[in-house]
Amino acid sequence: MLLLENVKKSYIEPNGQPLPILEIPRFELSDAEQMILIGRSGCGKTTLLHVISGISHADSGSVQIDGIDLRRLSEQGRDRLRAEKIGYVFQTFNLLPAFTALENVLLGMAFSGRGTDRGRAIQLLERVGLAERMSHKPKTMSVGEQQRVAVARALANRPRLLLADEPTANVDPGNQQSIIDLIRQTCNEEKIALMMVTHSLEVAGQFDRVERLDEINQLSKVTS
Ligand SMILES: Nc1ncnc2c1ncn2[C@@H]1O[C@H](COP(=O)(O)OP(=O)(O)OP(=O)(O)O)[C@@H](O)[C@H]1O
Repeated sequence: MLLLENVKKSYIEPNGQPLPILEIPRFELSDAEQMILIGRSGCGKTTLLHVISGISHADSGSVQIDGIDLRRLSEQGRDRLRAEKIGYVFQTFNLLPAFTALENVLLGMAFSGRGTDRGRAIQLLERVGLAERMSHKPKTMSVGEQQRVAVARALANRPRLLLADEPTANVDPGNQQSIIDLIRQTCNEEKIALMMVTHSLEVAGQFDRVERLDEINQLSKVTS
């Protein structure tokens, strides 16, 4: 469902020099496959998730989702593909501050163009332990609670691929496990492929496929 071939990505440093981050010859994720991506801080994990989701562009190479090459799509087409096929739990949550937890999840559904399902939104928020917090706005919620809203929102659209950037970084161990269980169970039931970044060995240890970005990324092999 996901195929990367010869993907390269650099940033431009303030002095104008390119800062190469990714050089990935080939990477595949099958339908409904669940995997963990690990790697040292700053090695490019978030950058890779951004490139896969089309939030930022690879400098060269191809990223294919369900056989669709992101390069062949317009900006609008990429937005539509992301809305229809990808759920994304951002490291920084990206919740809309003017809206309640429930509205944030419903708005995520509305953007997909498939209509909203209030029952599912409520059920997901209940399952991340926020039954009592649905009408709270982000600024009145703890960081961990906001993170859980972000997880519910990312799953709401029944995506084909869930990209989760450290979705349990700010929650206590009890909530950590319930979020992992919710993500995995929903992905299993709805045949959603999962790529999750974590620094937690406890979380990584629960998955059959754990990839080190340093191993996939030619650049790290050369420079390390
Ligand atoms: N917009 C940007 N412009 C320039 N450099 C950037 C930009 N975004 C990220 N970087 C740099 O690219 C490198 C990779 O960043 P990235 O956020 O992908 O790492 P990461 O592996 O997700 O790190 P962490 O585990 O700390 O979240 C870092 O050195 C970072 O400083």
